[in-house]
Amino acid sequence: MTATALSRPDGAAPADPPAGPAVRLHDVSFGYGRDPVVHGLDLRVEPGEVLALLGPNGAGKSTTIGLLLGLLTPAAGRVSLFGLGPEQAVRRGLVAAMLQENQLLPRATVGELLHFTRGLYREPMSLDEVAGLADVGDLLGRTTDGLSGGQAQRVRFALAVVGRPSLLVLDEPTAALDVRARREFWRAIDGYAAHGRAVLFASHHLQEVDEHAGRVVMLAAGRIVADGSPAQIRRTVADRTVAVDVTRDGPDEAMLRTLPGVASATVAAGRAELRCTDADAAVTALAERGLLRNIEVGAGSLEDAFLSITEVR
Ligand SMILES: Nc1ncnc2c1ncn2[C@@H]1O[C@H](COP(=O)(O)OP(=O)(O)OP(=O)(O)O)[C@@H](O)[C@H]1O
Repeated sequence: MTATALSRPDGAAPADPPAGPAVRLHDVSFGYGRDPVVHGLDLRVEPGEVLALLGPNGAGKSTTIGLLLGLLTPAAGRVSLFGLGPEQAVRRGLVAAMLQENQLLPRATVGELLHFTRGLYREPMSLDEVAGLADVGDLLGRTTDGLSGGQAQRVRFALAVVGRPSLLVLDEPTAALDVRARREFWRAIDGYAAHGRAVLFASHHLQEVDEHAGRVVMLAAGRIVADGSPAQIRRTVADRTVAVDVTRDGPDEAMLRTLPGVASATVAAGRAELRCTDADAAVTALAERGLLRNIEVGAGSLEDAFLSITEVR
């Protein structure tokens, strides 16, 4: 399935999407064989939301994306996008996707591909606009075969957004990108989302999720196990970290682990890191023992929350 194939509209895309949620999954279940892979998914995404689908390998993120794009048919439940069936919504140009396996048409130039794709929409972006947004201006004369992974990803993004879809779906969009390319890519997506469009993306990069998603839906074994803003998800783990300097003859890990409120402790290069279930109690205990040297207290990270939420399933 290619971005262009998925985005193939019938030229009748309305300037404004119909009212209603961008995505509505109602009690959706699906299995590739006999065993269900996603179970009873309920999800509603409003226009303007930037939602990250998080979950360990095999949690069902790509399957969920396939279901909401109409590439897979639910065994039970209903999927609608802007109140329409997925196929209808795709045909009306309301939805476009960048999937992991998107192949670019070989031998065509980037300019030709964009020109062709623009022609499928009623109100596409101008070539200049899309080239600026996706940073592909310097690639227009290049054939797709010789592009680097990062360049090809920018082109896929350009093809996905050129028709101004109201919902953009991205499956691990930055997996092949280096740090700089990832930052540029997110600048483009943030710019796109700023116009009230919905963006739904799956990712394993917790930092980018934290920085760019307004909402995180966490999947584990095909079920939604957390749903909230990154800050809300982070707060679901009570664990906080406390770090202090320790001298060579100071406390060792075994002693630190016995302190009240401390769940685990590591000591390396003169610094002790404590993971705490009760940071206040741990700090008090350290103070009583005269161990408050260069103290740092950190909130739980999205990564901590991810591990904690998914490891108990
Ligand atoms: N085409 C397929 N045929 C059979 N089983 C599949 C197929 N695609 C996925 N699965 C299985 O469905 C489950 C969910 O897979 P899915 O790709 O949706 O997970 P994911 O969360 O996207 O994983 P990852 O982070 O590794 O991409 C896994 O157990 C996977 O092995």
